[in-house]
Amino acid sequence: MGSMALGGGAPACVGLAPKNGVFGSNLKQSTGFMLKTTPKVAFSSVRVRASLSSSPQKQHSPKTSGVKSGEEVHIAVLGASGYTGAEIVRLLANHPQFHIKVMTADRKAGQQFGSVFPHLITQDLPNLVAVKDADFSNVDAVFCCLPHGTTQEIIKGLPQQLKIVDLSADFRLRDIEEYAEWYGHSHMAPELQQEAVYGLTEVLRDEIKNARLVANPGCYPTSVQLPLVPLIKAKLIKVSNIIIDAKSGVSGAGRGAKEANLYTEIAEGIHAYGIKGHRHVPEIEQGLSEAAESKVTISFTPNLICMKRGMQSTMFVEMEPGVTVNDLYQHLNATYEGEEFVKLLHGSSVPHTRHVVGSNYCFMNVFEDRIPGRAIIISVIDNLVKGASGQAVQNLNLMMGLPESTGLQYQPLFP
Ligand SMILES: NC(=O)C1=CN([C@@H]2O[C@H](COP(=O)(O)OP(=O)(O)OC[C@H]3O[C@@H](n4cnc5c(N)ncnc54)[C@H](OP(=O)(O)O)[C@@H]3O)[C@@H](O)[C@H]2O)C=CC1
Ligand SMILES: CC(=O)N[C@@H](CCC(=O)OP(=O)(O)O)C(=O)O
Repeated sequence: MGSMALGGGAPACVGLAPKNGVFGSNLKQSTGFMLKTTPKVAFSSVRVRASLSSSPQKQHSPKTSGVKSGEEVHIAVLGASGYTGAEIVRLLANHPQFHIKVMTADRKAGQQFGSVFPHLITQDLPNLVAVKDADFSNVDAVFCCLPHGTTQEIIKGLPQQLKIVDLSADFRLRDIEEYAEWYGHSHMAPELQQEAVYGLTEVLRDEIKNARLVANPGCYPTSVQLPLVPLIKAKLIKVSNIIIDAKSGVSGAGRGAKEANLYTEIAEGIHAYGIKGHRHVPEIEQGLSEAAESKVTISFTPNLICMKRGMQSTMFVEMEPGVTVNDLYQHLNATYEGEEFVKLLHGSSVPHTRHVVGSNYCFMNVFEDRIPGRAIIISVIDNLVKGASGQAVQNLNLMMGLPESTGLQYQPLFP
């Protein structure tokens, strides 16, 4: 039987226990940083199955790139019972070539997908299985929609030929020391980290095309880097004085039940969190520093706002001497002129989150500050689409040699 090689030939048995025991509740006290979720270490080993079948059959050779029009690409969605996983399923319902063959869950393993997400009951999909029971022998590419901290070991155990887009934060920080500092444990797959390409599509398109493993950006980092990277590269704004106030809908926190996300805790109000240092700070600083070719530090505060989807980042910047708000606008407009998913609004139109909900768009605009020499930039995205699953599909399209917008031409849902 054509059983596929896993992680270099041997079946992957990977432990999820933290190397240094710093996972979990003591992390916040020890670092002062906010962790969205405590990485779960419930199962001691994961054996990813290459194939379940014992009957002779033709071995599936994963497609690696250059997929032809009409050719099927077989997809696995890990973490399909979560919000970003479900969003991948919704988007792929409109994709002519990506077909879902494997879907995994943790607590919901064994259930029918349509029972977990009745809004997608019309889709003909496999049942949810645990990662350790998933059969990757007929799969070409994987969307990994798992909590950060669980993903490194699981990806290490996947067949090496598979293309992977990881939506978690596990491969976003190039410096594994910095990763350990912010995430509270040593990186568990440093060799894969070296291989991973950061998936901010409009900025790193050429690298993404040739990547096997893409680290899909976080939602806040997407909304911030899309406007700021081009302005920094063009040296139009000062990098010493960037202040970012960002707001996210509650789906950004995932579907898992948490006291802090109860209706009674978030309805009719807004609150800041991660004030001292949110873990997206190093990710944003990494991208802005690369654009500046020098170390950039930012002030960044995220807020949780009472809405289901959507994200707004408001960026307060100081312009270089002689630069005007119109220069910023014109530069961003020219940068994104040919882009399908990033748009500058006209005139003084204010980007609203409700203008992008359900779509892969990032809308932005630039405004004069009352203080001379300063500007205010506002960008909006749907955190689950351009901030996660939409950008992930955009990236896999590129990795497979397909037109980047394939399956993504959903217009926003308004009102
Ligand atoms: N939500 C958002 O807006 C964004 C999220 N992301 C990132 O995407 C990833 C997924 O997020 P999201 O969909 O919101 O999260 P959810 O909490 O909604 O979903 C998590 C998924 O992972 C499964 N899971 C949980 N623990 C394990 C484990 N130990 N082993 C295997 N599977 C597990 C869950 O299964 P079950 O439900 O059955 O327990 C579920 O399917 C995260 O890393 C997140 O940070 C990135 C950008 C934006
Ligand atoms: C509202 C909310 O909780 N948002 C998440 C960020 C969104 C996200 O999932 O980003 P990652 O992919 O980096 O995990 C948070 O603040 O941690």
